[in-house]
Amino acid sequence: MSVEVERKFVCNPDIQKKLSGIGAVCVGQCQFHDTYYDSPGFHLTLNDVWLRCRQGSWELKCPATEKQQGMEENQGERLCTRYKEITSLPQIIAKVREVMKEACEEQNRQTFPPIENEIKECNDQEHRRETLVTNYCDEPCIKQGDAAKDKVVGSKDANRCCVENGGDLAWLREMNLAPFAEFTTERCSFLLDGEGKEGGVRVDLDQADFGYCVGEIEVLVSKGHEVQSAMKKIERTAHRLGLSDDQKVEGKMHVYLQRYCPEHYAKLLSAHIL
Ligand SMILES: Cc1ncc(C[n+]2csc(CCOP(=O)(O)OP(=O)(O)OP(=O)(O)O)c2C)c(N)n1
Repeated sequence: MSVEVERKFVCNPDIQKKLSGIGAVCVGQCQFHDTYYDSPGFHLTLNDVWLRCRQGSWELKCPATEKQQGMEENQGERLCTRYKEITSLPQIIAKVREVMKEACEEQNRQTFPPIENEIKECNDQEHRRETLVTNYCDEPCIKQGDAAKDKVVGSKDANRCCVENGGDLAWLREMNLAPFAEFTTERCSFLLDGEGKEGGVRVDLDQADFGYCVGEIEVLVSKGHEVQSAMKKIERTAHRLGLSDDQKVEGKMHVYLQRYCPEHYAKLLSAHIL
C-alpha cells in the first residue's frame, strides 16, 4: 500500500514551458474514466474515503495517518493532501466494509435510542425488526429522499466496470453502494527527479470532461516517515514552477459535486471533508 502526497495547482497557459524549463520530461498522455461510489447516506465520503472504478480497476483512497502531535505544518505542507491508495480488491472490500459498519453503527446510535428502550417504546413491529437486524442501515433506518436517487448517476453504467472486469457485484449490493459521480479525464504527465515511480516527483495536468482543468504535483511513498520528505520535494517543485498561490486549489471532485450534486457537496463542506 502506498501513500500519495499531492498538491493541486491552477494550470496557467505557460505551465508546459515552465515544466520543460525545470527539466520535467513528458512521459505521456492518457484518458481515463472514473466512476465514484458511495451509499445513499454518503457514509464513505463523509469519512473521507473515496471508492472508484477507473478503467475497470477498483481503487480506494483514504486518509493517511494524521500528522504527529506537536509537529506544526508550514504553509506548503498545509497545501498537500496525503491519502493511502489501496488497489487490491479484497483489501478494498475489507476497508469499505469496516468504514460502512462503523458509520452505520454511529448513525444508528444517533438516530435511535438504545435497543432496550426501543423495544419498550416502539410499537411498530416491522420497524423494530429492521432496526435490530440491519448492518448497513441506509435503507431500513433512514428514509431516502428522491434527491439521493437522482444523484445515482449513469445508472445504465452503474456496474459496467465491474462487469467488464468479470467481477462479482455482491459486495456493492450488500453495502448499498452506487455511483454518485462519473467523468472522464485527459491527463498529460511529467516526471522530475529521476525515472522511478516511487519517490520521484510527478506532475499531472488534468482536463476533466465537465470543463475543469487542474494540475497536481505528487510523490508516491511507501512508508509514513517518507511523507515529510515528499512534502519538501513538492514544495520545492511548486517554488521552481513559480506557483506562489497559497490557497488550496479545488480538485475535480470538488468542482463536480459543487456543480452537479449540491446536497452531497453541502454535507461534505459542513463535515470539513472538502
Ligand atoms: C485538494 C484536495 N484533494 C482531494 C481531497 C479529497 N478527495 C476528494 S475526491 C478524492 C479522490 C480523487 O482524488 P484526486 O487525487 O483528486 O483525483 P485524481 O487526480 O483523478 O486521482 P489520481 O489519478 O491522482 O489518483 C479525494 C481524495 C481533498 N479533500 N482536497
